Amino acid sequence: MTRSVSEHQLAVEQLLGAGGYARAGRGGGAAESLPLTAALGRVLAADVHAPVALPPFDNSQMDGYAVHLRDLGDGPAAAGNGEPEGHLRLHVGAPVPAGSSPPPLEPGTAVPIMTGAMVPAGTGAVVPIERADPPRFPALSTGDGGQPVVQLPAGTPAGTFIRRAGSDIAAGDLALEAGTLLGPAQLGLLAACGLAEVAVRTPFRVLLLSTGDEVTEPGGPLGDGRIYDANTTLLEAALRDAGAEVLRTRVLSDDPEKLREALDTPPAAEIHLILTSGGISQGAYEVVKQALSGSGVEFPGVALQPGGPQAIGTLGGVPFLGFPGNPVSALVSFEMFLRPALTALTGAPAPRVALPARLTAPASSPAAKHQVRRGLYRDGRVELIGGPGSHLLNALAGSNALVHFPVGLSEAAAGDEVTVWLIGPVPPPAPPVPAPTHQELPS
Ligand SMILES: Nc1nc2c(c(=O)[nH]1)N[C@H]1C(S)=C(S)[C@@H](COP(=O)(O)OP(=O)(O)OC[C@H]3O[C@@H](n4cnc5c(N)ncnc54)[C@H](O)[C@@H]3O)O[C@H]1N2
Ligand code: MOO
Repeated sequence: MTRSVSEHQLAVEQLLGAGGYARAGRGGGAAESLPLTAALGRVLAADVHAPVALPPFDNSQMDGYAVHLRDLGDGPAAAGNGEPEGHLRLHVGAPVPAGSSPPPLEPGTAVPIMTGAMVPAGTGAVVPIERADPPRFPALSTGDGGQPVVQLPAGTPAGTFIRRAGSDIAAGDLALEAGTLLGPAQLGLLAACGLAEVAVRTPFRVLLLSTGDEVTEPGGPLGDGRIYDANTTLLEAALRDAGAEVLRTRVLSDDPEKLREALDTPPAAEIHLILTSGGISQGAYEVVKQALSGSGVEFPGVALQPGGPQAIGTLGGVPFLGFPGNPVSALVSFEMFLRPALTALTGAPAPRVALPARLTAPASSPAAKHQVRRGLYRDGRVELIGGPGSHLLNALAGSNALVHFPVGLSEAAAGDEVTVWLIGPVPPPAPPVPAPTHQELPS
């Protein structure tokens, strides 16, 4: 039985959608309240309405002078005669630092006001200090009677450099919708609203098991014919990066009895998915296949390369997925099937950014399969890194994009457009190649 990629994507989404996490109201039923920074990367459990307006009061956008509404415009200056045309000469009142609650402003008086300070009642505009004469606060000139005066340009439109109360959000308005992924900006908004804690959905919890007699925990010696376990780390990191929590086991052998025992042992916490790597293909020791035969778990082939062999079902009512053992196959399986299903179910992680890119070199792909190559995307172009082999973990680690060659495409030329999903940071554009100098030009 071979499935298309989209059929298996739907099957995985439906599997999680029918599991315990979904039944508990997408985890929202068991929401927990966390201090704001502890909620980074988590998903908001309920709508949050702004308890206060932002800004809470009219305030100055600049360090400068608050000028009375009646003193604005081209009318006669309020204090003294002989000022240059188009300027105001105003008495200087008591300064308004941020955090103070100033008295109303008198016409004919300008008060020094600092960025973020509450504008006095009656203020029409704020004139930045750089436009004042003198252009600094401490060295104010002294007019008749010894009272400090300042000269400001006339004609400043009303409202200039005043940040109105509620201009960002009004009190009571919806600040963040349930299901919002909480990043620095969203958490900053909650803090600005005066909230110290936030209710988030419980994390999606995964029991992760890697299998294989040849697979050895990193950190110890490596025997002949053995390899270190890359997949547990790779998949745990991918899951955690996607906002999930991971319970991991030690690497399990190719003994189906041992795997069944491990799966029958109740985990320390409620889990929403069991995920295995390895042991699902056509070999003589396919531990996951053997341990789960007759359990209702299916082993479809998916028209995907890498990531062709897959396992899917439920175990004791808990959703189950088995990814192939090759490390690149495991990660591609995660990106193609599990990550989008987690986004649909839990609101995290943010979907991958998909972009068009031009191939830097020709490539071929098996027409009957959706091939996912790895590449380095930059400047609208993508260079394939390494071949299609699913053991090429070093090439994957040097890539920032998954490059999609859909079913039906067998040959692509340099310059052809493909779709890439960004999985890593994009380097800045390459510096332009300098034109040859006169001396370098061939004679
Ligand atoms: N006769 C066939 N052989 C294979 C087929 C097939 O269709 N017919 N499919 C190939 C494809 S495609 C893949 S992918 C693999 C999938 O095999 P399994 O999921 O059964 O995985 P294993 O055989 O256990 O391991 C495959 C490969 O990955 C290495 N591995 C396993 N676990 C880890 C780990 N935790 N860390 C690092 N590397 C791991 C393992 O040593 C193998 O090299 O089957 C093909 N064969
Ligand atoms: O599907 Mo395997 O995942 O091609 O290497």
